[in-house]
Amino acid sequence: MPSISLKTPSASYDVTLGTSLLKTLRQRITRATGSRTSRIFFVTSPALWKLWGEAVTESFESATVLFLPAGESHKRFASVEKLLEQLARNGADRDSILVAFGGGVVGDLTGFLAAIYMRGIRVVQVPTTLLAQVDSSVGGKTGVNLAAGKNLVGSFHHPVAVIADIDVLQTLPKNELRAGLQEAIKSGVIRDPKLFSFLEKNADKVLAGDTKALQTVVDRSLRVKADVVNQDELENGLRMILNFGHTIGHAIEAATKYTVLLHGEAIGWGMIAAIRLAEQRGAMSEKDAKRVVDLIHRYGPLPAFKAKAERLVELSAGDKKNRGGAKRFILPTGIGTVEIVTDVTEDELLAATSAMLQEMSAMTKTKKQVKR
Ligand SMILES: NC(=O)c1ccc[n+]([C@@H]2O[C@H](COP(=O)([O-])OP(=O)(O)OC[C@H]3O[C@@H](n4cnc5c(N)ncnc54)[C@H](O)[C@@H]3O)[C@@H](O)[C@H]2O)c1
Ligand SMILES: O=C(O)C(=O)C[C@@H](O)[C@H](O)[C@H](O)COP(=O)(O)O
Ligand SMILES: [Zn+2]
Repeated sequence: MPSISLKTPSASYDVTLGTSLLKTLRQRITRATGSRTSRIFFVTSPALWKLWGEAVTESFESATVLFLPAGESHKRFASVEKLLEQLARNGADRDSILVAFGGGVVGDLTGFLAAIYMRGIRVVQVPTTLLAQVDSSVGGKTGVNLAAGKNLVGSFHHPVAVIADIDVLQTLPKNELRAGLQEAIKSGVIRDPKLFSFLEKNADKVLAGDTKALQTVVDRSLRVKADVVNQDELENGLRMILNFGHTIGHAIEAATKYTVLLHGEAIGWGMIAAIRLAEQRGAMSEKDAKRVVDLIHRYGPLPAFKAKAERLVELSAGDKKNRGGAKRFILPTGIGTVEIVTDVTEDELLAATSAMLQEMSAMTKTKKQVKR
């Protein structure tokens, strides 16, 4: 498969996607970073490193490994400070390279370390979850969460290379795989009807972890992301469409203190809320809405959570897409097309969010739902 290129005003890099890439990781990193590299620092989480550390470091003469405990609750400033101190103590300089080896949490946080350590050093993203491969490793959004809201602190800091090896997904827990697939559904809905149909027709293969099927999903999702980021690096317009499902999804994550749902699962519910809003407004047909909601559940189950519609709407007021008091919302208008609207009223949003919560509670009653 040809590699995917990112070209923005501030960065230019390739995404290499394939199998057996870890074996040649050192050469790939050297090719991308050149001779100016002094030291390589891996940032990863302990359990993941136990699984893949040996395979990764086989070709490295020396690399320092720094650990971030797994989980969204560690994507916080406290972790940033600890890791910055470790970088300094271990002699990281401006020619050091950080390698984010992990999912989106490791990727976002390591990207942020690279953005601010010594006012900016280079980072290579080696995504190991499906979510990180289809979405978070590319595009340069880095940062951490605040109690007040998701990703409220961060920086745009692109990697110098992204190396995505499908083989590492073999050890990914199934719920993590399904959560990542929600972001792939997002990519299909906003811009790629063929990806959407592929996910519909090949659900069994994809969920069984079939390498070829997963590679198609990652490839098509990444092309959506790269195409959007290449046109609007800093999210002044078009890039907002990558946030479909995230207005309410992020509110769910904050309302549940980042501990109940995986990011992709929260986005699944957030997409359902956005679809109900689109339907209420007549922007999306009942038939298309059903196709999307069915696909979200096909790649579920989305776990149930406890939060009031009013609280979710309240939290969504702090969404980064909002400017000057105007709420921006990404609404699907079909499979593969979305619109950015600015006139959603609080009542409409409340109605759509309540509809989503009612669906969740109906599913819990019929035991089609798992509780967390
Ligand atoms: N920057 C962006 O553009 C962007 C895009 C989407 C999501 N995100 C962020 O990404 C984060 C979610 O990322 P995620 O879903 O990858 O979760 P995650 O990073 O928490 O990883 C999920 C879990 O899987 C484990 N793991 C990772 N790879 C594994 C493997 N190959 N085998 C076994 N276990 C493995 C991790 O250690 C972790 O416990 C959220 O913070 C979200 O906000 C960022
Ligand atoms: O890359 C983007 O742009 C996205 O919105 C991708 C999202 O999937 C991702 O969750 C992102 O981190 C959300 O960014 P935020 O700016 O809304 O915090
Ligand atoms: Zn996301």
